[in-house]
Amino acid sequence: MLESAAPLLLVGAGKMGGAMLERWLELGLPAAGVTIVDPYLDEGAKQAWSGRGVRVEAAEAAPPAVIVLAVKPQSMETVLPAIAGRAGPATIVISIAAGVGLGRIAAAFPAGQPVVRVMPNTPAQVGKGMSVACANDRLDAGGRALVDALLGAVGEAAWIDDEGHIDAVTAVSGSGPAYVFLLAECLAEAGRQAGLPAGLADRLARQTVVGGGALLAESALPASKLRENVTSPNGTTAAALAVLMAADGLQSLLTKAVAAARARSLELG
Ligand SMILES: NC(=O)C1=CN([C@@H]2O[C@H](COP(=O)(O)OP(=O)(O)OC[C@H]3O[C@@H](n4cnc5c(N)ncnc54)[C@H](OP(=O)(O)O)[C@@H]3O)[C@@H](O)[C@H]2O)C=CC1
Ligand SMILES: O=C(O)[C@@H]1CCC=N1
Repeated sequence: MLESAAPLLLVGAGKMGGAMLERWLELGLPAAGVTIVDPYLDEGAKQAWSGRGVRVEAAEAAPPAVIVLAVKPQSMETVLPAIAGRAGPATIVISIAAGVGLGRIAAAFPAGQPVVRVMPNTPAQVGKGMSVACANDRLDAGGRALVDALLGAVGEAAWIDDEGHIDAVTAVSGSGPAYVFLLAECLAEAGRQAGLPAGLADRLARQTVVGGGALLAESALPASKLRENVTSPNGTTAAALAVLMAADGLQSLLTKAVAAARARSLELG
C-alpha cells in the first residue's frame, strides 16, 4: 500500500518529516517516487537523500499522490501559497504542523482538496510512533486507507472527528517523548547527586526508561498495576512515590506542562 503514496512530495525534511520519510523508505515507499522541497537542507543532507534515490528540489511534472507539509508552523504562511500549485485535484495534503488548522490549510488549495491534519511523534523513526489524524470531508475511503498505511508504517494511528482535540493530543503524544527523555535526564542527574559515577547513572536511567517502556508495551496490565508491582509495602519505592505522588508532585507538574503545551498549540494556529 505504501507504493500508492508515490509520487510523494515532502515539504520540509527536518527532524519529524525526515524521520517519517526514513521509515517509509525502509518499508517500501519507492525512493524514485519521492521529492523533497526544503531550501534550507544542508549539502550533506541533500547528498544523503540523493544517495538514497530521493529527488531533492526537483520540479514535478505530474501532481503528487500525497503532499506532506512538515515545516514549522511559523513557515506555513509562506509555504502554503508556494506549494499549493503543485497539488492536483486528487492529491492528499497531509500537514503535521502543530497548531495549524484544517480550514487554514484547505483554504490555500482549490475547493475540494482532501486535507489531513496529523500529529505524529519522533518515535516514528523506529516504528513506535503515535499519530493522531483528523481529515476534512473531502478525504474518501481510499484516501483514508492510504493515510492509514503511511501512519501505520511509523507506529500506531488513531483518527479523531473533533479537530478541537488535536491541541491536547499535541500536548500529550506530540510533545510527550520530550517529557520521557527529560525523565531519563533527571533520573540520571538524581543518581549522580546520590553519589553514582556519571556514566553509570546515565546507563541506569536510560535502561530503566527503555525497560519500563518495553514492559508497558508487552504487558496487558495497566501502568498503575505495573507501578504497584515495583512497590513493596513500606519499601524503597513507596518512599520515593510518597514524594512523586504528593499534591505538588508529578501529576500536578504534568497537568501544568500539558496545559502549557496545549495553550501554545492554540497560539501557533
Ligand atoms: N519534532 C517533533 O517532535 C514534532 C514536530 N511536529 C511538527 O513538524 C513540523 C516540523 O518540525 P521539526 O521537524 O521539528 O522542525 P525542523 O525545523 O527540524 O524541520 C522543518 C524543516 O523545514 C525546513 N523549511 C523551512 N522553511 C521551509 C520552506 N519554505 N520550504 C521547505 N522547507 C522549509 C526547515 O529548514 P530550517 O531549519 O532552516 O528552517 C527544516 O529543515 C512542525 O510544524 C512541528 O510542529 C509534529 C510532531 C512532532
Ligand atoms: O514542539 C513542538 O512545537 C512540536 C510539536 C509537537 C512536538 N514538537
